[in-house]
Amino acid sequence: MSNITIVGCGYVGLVTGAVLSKLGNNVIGVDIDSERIAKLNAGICPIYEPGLVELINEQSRNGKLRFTTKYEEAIPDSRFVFICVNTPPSPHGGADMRFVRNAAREIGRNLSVQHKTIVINKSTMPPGSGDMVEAILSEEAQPEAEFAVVANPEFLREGSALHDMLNPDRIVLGSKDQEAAEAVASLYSSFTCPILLTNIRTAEMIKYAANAFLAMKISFINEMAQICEAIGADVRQVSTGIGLDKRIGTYFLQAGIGFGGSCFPKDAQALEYVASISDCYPRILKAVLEVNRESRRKFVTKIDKVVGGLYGKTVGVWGLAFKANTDDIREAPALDIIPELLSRGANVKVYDPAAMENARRILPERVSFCENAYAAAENAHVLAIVTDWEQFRSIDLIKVKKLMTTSKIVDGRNIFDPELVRGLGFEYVGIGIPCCPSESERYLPQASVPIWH
Ligand SMILES: NC(=O)c1ccc[n+]([C@@H]2O[C@H](COP(=O)([O-])OP(=O)(O)OC[C@H]3O[C@@H](n4cnc5c(N)ncnc54)[C@H](O)[C@@H]3O)[C@@H](O)[C@H]2O)c1
Ligand SMILES: O=c1ccn([C@@H]2O[C@H](COP(=O)(O)OP(=O)(O)O[C@H]3O[C@H](CO)[C@@H](O)[C@H](O)[C@H]3O)[C@@H](O)[C@H]2O)c(=O)[nH]1
Repeated sequence: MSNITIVGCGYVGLVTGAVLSKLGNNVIGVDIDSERIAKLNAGICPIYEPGLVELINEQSRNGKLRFTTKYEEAIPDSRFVFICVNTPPSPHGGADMRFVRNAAREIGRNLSVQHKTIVINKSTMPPGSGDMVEAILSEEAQPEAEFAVVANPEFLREGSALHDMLNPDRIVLGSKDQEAAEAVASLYSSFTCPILLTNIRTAEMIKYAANAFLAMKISFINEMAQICEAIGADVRQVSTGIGLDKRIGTYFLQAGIGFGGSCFPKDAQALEYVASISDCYPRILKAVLEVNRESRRKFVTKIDKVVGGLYGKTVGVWGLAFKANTDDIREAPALDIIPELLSRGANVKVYDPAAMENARRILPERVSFCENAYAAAENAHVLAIVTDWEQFRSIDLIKVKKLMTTSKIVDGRNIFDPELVRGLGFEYVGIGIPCCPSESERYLPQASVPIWH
């Protein structure tokens, strides 16, 4: 018997299930993807996340964590049911709620009449979705079934998901049923962070506002990077300089080629959609997304400039995943950058420590997949760094230089020390970094309007 059901055994579902079972609960995961469930039952984790497969297997061996495709095996016995299904973007930019609706229907049909069930929306759902889930449950459940809906958005990051879930900054619980919200809070009683109790729509909005704010920080610093490049300043020091102000904070100020992943782009778009259908004009959100799109375009233009025209040139691309420590390529900058390089006539060789298999399914066949970072650099006219994997930082650059046709690096993540790399004889271009150490002196006197007064 399990006291918790997790509906949707993807990223969030598996991390939630594994952590809640580690905290002493009996957990069962349900997913409509039978292949995924078969893998999990065979001890294979369908996603790449440091530490997750070990935790899942440990909890499965202890009999605390099981997986099934059958709702009827899981829901009736569970006091808590977490909805963790995907909410991808729909063609109009809003969230596609089909998976949530289907899950709610199945949960409703299987609700126990013996005890109250608390249905927890952990997926990221637009404000108002809690009411929708409640309405579906009412439609589908037997009249005697008692239930409550609680919004409990998740703030974990891929690549550090277990750490984030075990050490949250806060827990947000939104419900009109205070007792139900407190029961969910008791699941997290071992955490020391603040727990915020709100109404459902506020909880749902907190998740979107948090992602929008973080995305805004990234677009902001990328805009500052453009200005830094134009005037010969160094955005890395600008980030440090502003981040030391506690009101600003040091996080999410790394300039680069913009944000990707399964959350920021889709959630910012979904919030923009919610705003637009609610008679609001989301100026900042629109700008955040536009700057992000532009960061990718500008990166390709930079590579083009560095090699003096991409046609017929070979570009070695390091990194496909949307960030380090994941195999996830959803909305990854690489998926825009590589097709654009190809369309400008370049040959593209790629390497990523974890995301090759996922990318192979999506990228054009013309892309050459290499077995390591050195192979991707071989005979390349330029190396484009797209993901900030740790292993790229510690690579033997002297060996890389010997393998390349011309020693040029365009670093979309500012992973290298420009002076060090230039000292090795590379032409090195980063994001928001002066082109050579004396650049600022060269620029300032030439400014048409004096910058000092
Ligand atoms: N990935 C993250 O880092 C992250 C972090 C916080 C919040 N979120 C949000 O959490 C939600 C889930 O994201 P994810 O990345 O885990 O998605 P995912 O695509 O990795 O997993 C979703 C899972 O749900 C399953 N599913 C779909 N419909 C189902 C149904 N009717 N019944 C049972 N299973 C069903 C799918 O087969 C899949 O295994 C999204 O709303 C996302 O925005 C994601
Ligand atoms: O200073 C920074 C920080 C991040 N990024 C990029 O931003 C994207 C997102 O990074 P990150 O936030 O670390 O990854 P996610 O796993 O997408 O996590 C975000 O999205 C999740 C899903 O909603 C939320 O739960 C998390 O709190 C939120 O950080 C990646 O492409 C990063 O390369 C930058 O360019 N500069």
